[in-house]
Amino acid sequence: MMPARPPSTSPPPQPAGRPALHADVTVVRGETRISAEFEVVPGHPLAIIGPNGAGKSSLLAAIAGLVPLESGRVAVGGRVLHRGVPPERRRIGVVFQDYVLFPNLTVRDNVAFATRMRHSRANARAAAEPWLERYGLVALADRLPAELSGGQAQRVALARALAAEPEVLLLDEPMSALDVEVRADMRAELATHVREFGGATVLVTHSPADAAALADSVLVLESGRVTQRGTLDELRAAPATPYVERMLSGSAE
Ligand SMILES: Nc1ncnc2c1ncn2[C@@H]1O[C@H](COP(=O)(O)OP(=O)(O)OP(=O)(O)O)[C@@H](O)[C@H]1O
Repeated sequence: MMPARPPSTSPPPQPAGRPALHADVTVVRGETRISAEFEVVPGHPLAIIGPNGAGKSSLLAAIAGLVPLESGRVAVGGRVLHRGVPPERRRIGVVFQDYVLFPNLTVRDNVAFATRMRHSRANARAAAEPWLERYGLVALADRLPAELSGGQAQRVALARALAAEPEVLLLDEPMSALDVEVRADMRAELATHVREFGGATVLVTHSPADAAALADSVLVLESGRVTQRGTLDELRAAPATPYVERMLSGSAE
């Protein structure tokens, strides 16, 4: 098994020139108003933790341009992504909790769908090959998503997200659909890929173990509001709410 992410005192080498993400957003979903403001610098992933229905996925969806902002703004490298910038032009890669692969496309064509953003249709399949290799998917390239395990599907979803060469990576509970037995291995594998990506990364999770392995700092969201932010050690030293206390002790839902 690969080692967990080292502490933030030794940041990983970063591809030069990756932009930071700045989000200052308010989203309304049904009865819930969700507001948060944060910056994520390249190579220092942020975990958003909170109870069910707190608004974590809505925040990610707003950054990705999948739901409209009530107010505020999202900027990547100082470039504001105005309302008119559609999701496919934001250069933001998203891995959803259920992966959302195209069910009728093979693994190769799922990944090639992403490379088609940057290559002609004719070259997209060839451009997908290095990504299939990097994520250990060559032997699975001709399979359909229904023929994959949860871990394999997660790998395809990650390869597809990164094959589009995004500037920002958003991971929405990427481990939640996996069996407990494979989760620790996948967490370590995902940590390696996130480190190699090196850009601004936001992870939504319920799990302090995921946050410890994948992120440098944590933002806690409860009922649509930020109740605490800091490293896991800082949260442990002074949990701001009963939820933070329960979450750190492993007894939160
Ligand atoms: N499409 C939608 N239409 C209306 N309300 C929605 C929609 N999606 C989510 N909501 C509501 O917005 C609130 C926040 O939901 P969201 O899924 O963002 O929370 P979450 O923190 O990601 O929850 P979970 O951990 O359960 O995934 C909830 O009250 C939810 O019911």
